[in-house]
Amino acid sequence: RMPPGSFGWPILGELPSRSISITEHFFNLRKKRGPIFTTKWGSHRIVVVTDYNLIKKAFNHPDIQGRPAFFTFDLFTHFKNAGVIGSHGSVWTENRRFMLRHLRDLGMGKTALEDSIQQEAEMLVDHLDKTCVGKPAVMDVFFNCAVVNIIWQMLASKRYGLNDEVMVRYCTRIEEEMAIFQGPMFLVDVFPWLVKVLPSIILNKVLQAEILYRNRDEIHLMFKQVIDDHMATLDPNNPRDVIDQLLLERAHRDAPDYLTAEDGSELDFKSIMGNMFSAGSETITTTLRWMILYMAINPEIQAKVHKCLDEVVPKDRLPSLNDRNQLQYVDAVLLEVLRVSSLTPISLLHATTADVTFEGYDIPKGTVVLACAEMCHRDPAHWKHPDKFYPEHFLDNEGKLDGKKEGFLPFSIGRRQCLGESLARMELYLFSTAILQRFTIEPPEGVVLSTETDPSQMQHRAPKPYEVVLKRRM
Ligand code: HEM
Repeated sequence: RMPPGSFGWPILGELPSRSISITEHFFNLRKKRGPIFTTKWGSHRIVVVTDYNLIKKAFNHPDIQGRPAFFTFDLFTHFKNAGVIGSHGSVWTENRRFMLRHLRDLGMGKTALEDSIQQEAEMLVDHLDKTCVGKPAVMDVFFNCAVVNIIWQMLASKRYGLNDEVMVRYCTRIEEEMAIFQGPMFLVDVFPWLVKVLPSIILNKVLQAEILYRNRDEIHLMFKQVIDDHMATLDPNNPRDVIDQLLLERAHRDAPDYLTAEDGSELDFKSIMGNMFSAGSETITTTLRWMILYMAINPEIQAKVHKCLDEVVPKDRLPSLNDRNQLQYVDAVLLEVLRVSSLTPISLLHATTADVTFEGYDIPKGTVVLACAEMCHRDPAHWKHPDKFYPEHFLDNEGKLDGKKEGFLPFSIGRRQCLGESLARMELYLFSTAILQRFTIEPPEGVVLSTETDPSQMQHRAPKPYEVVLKRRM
């Protein structure tokens, strides 16, 4: 009584082809099976949900809040239940609550963070001004550094220069990781028994697991040093950042599975820190790269953004949150970037933590539940021009912003909805407006830029490397 579908070939299941996008693959299956269906990838039974209202219902179901046991999910938590992104049960509830509370205290979505984001945005545009103006240039790792600095400041009251060796190495490691996660490592995720039977040389060298282990250990060592520094300088009456809050909470709590891994190490500290970095840096950086690409491809929309900015923001200061109400067209452009780029086309995978009855179907415990976010973003039932870059999708008849549209779920929905959504929206707005206030973005002469992507990117969709020309506006 599972939703209609097939388990495909023995052992293999119905693996998606890497030559078409995951959304196209599911779109083809939906034509035969309907809006909710079953498939199988290797050892994992998967229920695929393609309709916005069904996704909303599924992701609010209390027993569809687990995560599948994927090698790449669990690697950073040493295969234990820790942190927020990959955890479940009481560890997840407590850690999510903790993180939300302290991100809010630190000003997420409010004006308290604005200064530090503006400082990073200014540093970034100055850097672009010095190095990229007037010639074809790649929007490179400096974007990541500026964004990671925001997370560092919230977590550890630290920031680095854009050229800082530690920072550049850290950002390069994260990019490396994303590429490996989306490469052949997929095989280990879908056939977890491969870890036991593959010769370690294949696992380490061919599938590149050794790079993942090395990066994890290097990043965790960096975190450990920061935690140790904080322990040495903690003033309980004056917590400075998330790490201080974690230290204070740990001192006051008895729950054994909370904020300390079973072996008493700082695993959960490191997992929470790691989650903030992995969820909060590549996502923003890649969306900014998408924004730049869409602006270069749509000069008339970019000109409208420039006009709005020039009418509202004096040239001698950066755009601020106070201007936002008068810059609703700009916000609509950013929401449209999120829709058309569909950064996480299949959101993050959920799993059932008990046998579930859903929409009249039985879904056994341990089944993966997958939401096709991109299919909703391209559904003509929700969007007037699904395949076009059309900011008016997010404006009502009077030109006012309508950001809560049915069919829009870049940050997912329900109980595990992105925990950093307000921070993300604030960063995207402040970075994008700072860049667009200073520059006009154009394709290099004679080049036709494309938004085509590599179809094998399933979890995190980035544009193919491109160059643009920045022209100074002021
Ligand atoms: C453009 C930026 C971003 C996008 C598109 C995005 C998208 C998402 C999506 C699709 C999920 C999966 C939710 C689910 O499992 O149903 C998620 C989860 C999460 N995001 Fe974001 N995110 C962004 C930025 C951020 C930022 C800045 C942070 C904060 C530091 C953050 C922290 C998290 C965390 C901790 C989770 C896991 C939530 C949980 O498992 O309970 N994200 N995000």
